[in-house]
Amino acid sequence: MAGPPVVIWDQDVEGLLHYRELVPRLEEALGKFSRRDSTEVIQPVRTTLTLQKHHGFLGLMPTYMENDGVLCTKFVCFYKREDGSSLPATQATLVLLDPEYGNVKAVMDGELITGMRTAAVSAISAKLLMRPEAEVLAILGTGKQALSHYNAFTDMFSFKEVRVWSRTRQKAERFCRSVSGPVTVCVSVQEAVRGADAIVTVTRCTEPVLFGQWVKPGAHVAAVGACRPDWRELDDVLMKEAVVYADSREGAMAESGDVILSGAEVFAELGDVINGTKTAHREKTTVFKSLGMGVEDAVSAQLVFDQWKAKTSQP
Ligand SMILES: NC(=O)C1=CN([C@@H]2O[C@H](COP(=O)(O)OP(=O)(O)OC[C@H]3O[C@@H](n4cnc5c(N)ncnc54)[C@H](O)[C@@H]3O)[C@@H](O)[C@H]2O)C=CC1
Ligand SMILES: O=C([O-])C1=[NH+]CCC1
Repeated sequence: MAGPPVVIWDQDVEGLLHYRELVPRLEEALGKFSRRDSTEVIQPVRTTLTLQKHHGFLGLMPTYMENDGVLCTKFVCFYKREDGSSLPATQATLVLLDPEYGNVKAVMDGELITGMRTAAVSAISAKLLMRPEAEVLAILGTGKQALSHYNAFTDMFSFKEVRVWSRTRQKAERFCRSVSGPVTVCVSVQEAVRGADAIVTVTRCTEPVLFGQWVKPGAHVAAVGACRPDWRELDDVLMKEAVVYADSREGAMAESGDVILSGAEVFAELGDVINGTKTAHREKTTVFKSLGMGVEDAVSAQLVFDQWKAKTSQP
């Protein structure tokens, strides 16, 4: 009989996951996903249950990577409500299994993994689609994803200015105090995004917050919130004017209100650009619509597990 699974919780994950190792693994995984070769990745679109009474959702995200020997699933709950709870609005648990026998090898806290892998994929979108001379980054929202995106983007790029907007000035100020680098509070979305080269939307909005008329031509937008078919962060003008990329074409067509309701065409997946089968239109306004994929969680969980094994086997 296999031994009990190891449990790797938040503080342990923190010491084991670093963008320098995570980013190349995610780039490789996005490329594999877009090749649609079932020996590389089997990853259906997330199954989502509505928790109507609690204004939330449970997403189930299984992934199998046969050639890599990785079998993983994530359970993620995310909520629309704002009731002042101290618990995070997005909570996740990852389960890593042995594909040969089906025993559970590890159970991991998914909050930090979800934050870091989502931010790392957005940063990969910027690496591929943002103009190289980009100087100004705007972040809309000041929650968990805002923080991980601030960390990933300032780690991977050298912006001269980072601007942050939240619905209240206090939240934006609190966010700015929590980070180490220079960052400016903006009182309106318009002020935050005016002339920005890169814009990250990480809100729990259900109506558009970012409008195309405010966005500088040639800017890159990483749109991370609005993960339901009737939720929006971006308006029709932006969606129609930009070249739209997604993590998964099927995911975007099933889950993204910004894609579905605007009728915008998904030009390519990030993996297509990584594989060289689709063009990176850096010179145009680009939107990366992120929904989050199980394959991103699977490679992140495997990385955490490998690092945990290396750490615990040291004498
Ligand atoms: N694409 C992906 O892979 C992932 C997407 N998400 C999504 O990203 C979004 C942010 O997630 P977290 O940072 O975990 O949430 P959070 O609750 O920590 O932060 C949400 C932010 O949005 C703001 N906000 C809420 N309602 C708003 C509104 N109506 N207008 C403007 N701002 C509003 C809040 O003040 C807060 O700053 C959520 O929509 C979540 O579902 C989360 C995880 C992964
Ligand atoms: O990929 C993910 O973990 C999520 N996407 C939307 C909410 C959570």
